[in-house]
Amino acid sequence: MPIKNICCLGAGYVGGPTCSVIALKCPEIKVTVVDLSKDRIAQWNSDKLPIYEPGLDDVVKSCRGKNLFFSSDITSAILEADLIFISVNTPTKAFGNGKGRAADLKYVEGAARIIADVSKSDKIVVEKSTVPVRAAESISNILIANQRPGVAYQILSNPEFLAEGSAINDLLYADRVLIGGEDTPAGRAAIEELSSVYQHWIPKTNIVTMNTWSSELSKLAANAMLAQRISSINSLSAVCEATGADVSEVARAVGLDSRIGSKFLQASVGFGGSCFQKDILNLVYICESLNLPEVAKYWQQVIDINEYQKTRFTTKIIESCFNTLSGKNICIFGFAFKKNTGDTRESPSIFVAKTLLDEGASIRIYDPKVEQNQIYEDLANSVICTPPEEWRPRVSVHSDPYSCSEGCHAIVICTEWDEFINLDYQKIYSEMMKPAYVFDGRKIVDHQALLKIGFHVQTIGMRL
Ligand SMILES: NC(=O)C1=CN([C@@H]2O[C@H](COP(=O)(O)OP(=O)(O)OC[C@H]3O[C@@H](n4cnc5c(N)ncnc54)[C@H](O)[C@@H]3O)[C@@H](O)[C@H]2O)C=CC1
Ligand SMILES: O=C(O)[C@H]1O[C@H](OP(=O)(O)OP(=O)(O)OC[C@H]2O[C@@H](n3ccc(=O)[nH]c3=O)[C@H](O)[C@@H]2O)[C@H](O)[C@@H](O)[C@@H]1O
Repeated sequence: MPIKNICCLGAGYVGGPTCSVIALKCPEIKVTVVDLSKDRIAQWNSDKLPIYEPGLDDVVKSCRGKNLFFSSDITSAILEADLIFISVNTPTKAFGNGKGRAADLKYVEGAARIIADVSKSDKIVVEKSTVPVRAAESISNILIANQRPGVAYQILSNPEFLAEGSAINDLLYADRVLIGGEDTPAGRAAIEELSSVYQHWIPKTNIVTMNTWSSELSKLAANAMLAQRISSINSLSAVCEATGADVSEVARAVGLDSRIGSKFLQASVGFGGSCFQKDILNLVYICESLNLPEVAKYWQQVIDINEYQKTRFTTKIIESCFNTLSGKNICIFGFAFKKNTGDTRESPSIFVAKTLLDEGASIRIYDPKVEQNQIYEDLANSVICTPPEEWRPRVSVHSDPYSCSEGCHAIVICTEWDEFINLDYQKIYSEMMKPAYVFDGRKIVDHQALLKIGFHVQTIGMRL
């Protein structure tokens, strides 16, 4: 039977955009996105959506109230649905067994329990969240243990590969859609039904089906290998700085080999975002649990190099500023973990800000999309050595880059927002303390032009 009604548990960065695109492409399917957070649902129903994502506003506006609904009535949405996406958060465990590494599946478990409590008809339950291998088995166990007579479940794995900042494009033109399920008649039928939803806009040849565990592991593997490329080029950036090679030239030369490819070789202050670190830590934990210590160690290195890169960058700032930041004003351009998003989860900017504060600096922050409250919350949540009453007066958030940099000793570029490339750096220089420094953590500005103006410039992966 074709899918008529979809429910998505979790109205976050994945559930919101994914279901909006499904609603756009499948006008005959009713899509309801629910969340435990009433605030988040209210925002999805307002003019100011809870997340910034290019193109998202238009998609939501064209479907909301027609076949796309955001609701806090989880029970009704589950009752009506033929297919339910579980798109809840799967953070790293903060305490207990596997603390700091294992994925915390409490929200996935909570979602499975609500589905079991409420469902009165057959459901296809789709794991959209990124989970450890064999998590579908745990979901299945909860559903079966609490099953009402006559209600049948099929569990599918359908990991999401969108990247923030390009989510709508990634969803519309996905390289591939992955669906894992049971190799049984009922399992194959469920795979076919989910596949037919995607076939509204994704060519059938791009929809790849496989066994559930392969699908779950493929998601962790994809993120681990993407992050590995960044750590690889970042490790080489240190070699470039020590030798006079330029990491962009190395990346270009290496990337021209079609077996390697040119994407994801941009050296940076380090990768951020809610997933790379958590998913690799999860992979490391799984490998350790499977008694595969060599494999665990191999992937752990991707994280270790990322920490090394962030520390290398901040150390360079401190050392260049006469090894003391006490009493100095440092301007941070960019607080989001990458451009075109307002998301700050695991943003390298948080690490940079915290380190500079610990060194006694006053910091001034500008980001075009991150709200002031979010910045203060992130700083309060990161482990700052000094108590809040000591660091808070030393932080200010600005609504434009010029007021932000005025009177500062240094500018630190942490996010690669396009607008940072073409600022009037002559004007900025004239209003800064001298010597004026630029530390470009994204290798995006015209370093020669800045040197000509009079700035002292340092960047990642090349000597100036
Ligand atoms: N953010 C990203 O770009 C990507 C994330 N993922 C994965 O997708 C999953 C979701 O990630 P995000 O959307 O970023 O998380 P998020 O934190 O933005 O959203 C998750 C939402 O689920 C809600 N929730 C938790 N338990 C619930 C329940 N029982 N019923 C209803 N709602 C519930 C939370 O209130 C929250 O609003 C994670 O596993 C993540 O690893 C996968 C690909 C991309
Ligand atoms: O599972 C997830 O959450 C998602 O994680 C990443 O997406 P995302 O974290 O949104 O953004 P990316 O574009 O991958 O960037 C991650 C971090 O790496 C940095 N990066 C990226 C590319 C690069 O060459 N260099 C580099 O430093 C970015 O600035 C950012 O801090 C993956 O790209 C998605 O495919 C995946 O679905």
